[in-house]
Amino acid sequence: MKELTRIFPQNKLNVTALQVSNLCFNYQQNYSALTDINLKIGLGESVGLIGANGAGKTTLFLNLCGVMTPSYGEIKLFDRLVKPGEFRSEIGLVFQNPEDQLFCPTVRDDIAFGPENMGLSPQEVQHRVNEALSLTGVSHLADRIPHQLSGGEKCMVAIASVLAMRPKILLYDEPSANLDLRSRRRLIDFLKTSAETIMISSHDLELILEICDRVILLNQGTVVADGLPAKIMSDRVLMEANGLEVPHSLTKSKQGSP
Ligand SMILES: Nc1ncnc2c1ncn2[C@@H]1O[C@H](COP(=O)(O)OP(=O)(O)OP(=O)(O)O)[C@@H](O)[C@H]1O
Repeated sequence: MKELTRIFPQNKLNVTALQVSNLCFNYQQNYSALTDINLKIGLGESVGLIGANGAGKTTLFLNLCGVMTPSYGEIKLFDRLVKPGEFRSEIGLVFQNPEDQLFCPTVRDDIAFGPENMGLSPQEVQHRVNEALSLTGVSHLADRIPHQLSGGEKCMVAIASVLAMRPKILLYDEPSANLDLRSRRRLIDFLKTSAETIMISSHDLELILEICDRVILLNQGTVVADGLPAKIMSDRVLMEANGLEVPHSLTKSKQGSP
């Protein structure tokens, strides 16, 4: 693996939020989607997860939040083992397709679903719903029917439905896919101010550059680089060897353009 400096800029307490040790995952007996993944994610980090189609990004997220069972290895969330199928409110996954997350008659119901299932009181659920609506800027959509919303609106409502559970770590799978420029900009501005530890899987490398202070590059289920986004993503040989291109803004800065 390419050795690069690790940074934990906001992690003043030096707390490890997620620790992944020797993680392997096979979909079928002989097909390995993740091989020997070792990662430590510090509290407060913003980590980008990049890699070509099929590199294993979604599979890694599904293992991290306990939806899938590792074939080998272990995952610790705040020093406690992630047990497949066990709900852990400390971690939340925003799915690539908001349709997979929104199924209630109204936006408000969808956002309330998580807190209600945590056994919170109706008053606390209400409080959390209003808070999540406000944080994501979609309070005006509270009484709308989720499947009638635009793609950008659905995306922010899906984020709100996870935020309402107040996770300390948020995993975003391709959050800017299918967003127009204005919705994408809103999402970037929102993610930049995120108070949580975040991991973002994306093919939108400019988004990763703007938001993340660390990037992990996956290829065929293994980590091939881990470090500073600008350093990794400006390495043309590395990027091309892993089926990616150097993002435009980094090629411009190399040529000294404004
Ligand atoms: N349900 C499944 N059954 C069998 N193989 C699967 C399944 N889901 C994913 N895979 C395979 O596992 C590998 C990793 O897939 P994954 O979806 O994690 O990649 P990804 O990096 O998220 O890709 P993309 O950027 O295209 O979304 C791929 O080779 C894929 O074909």
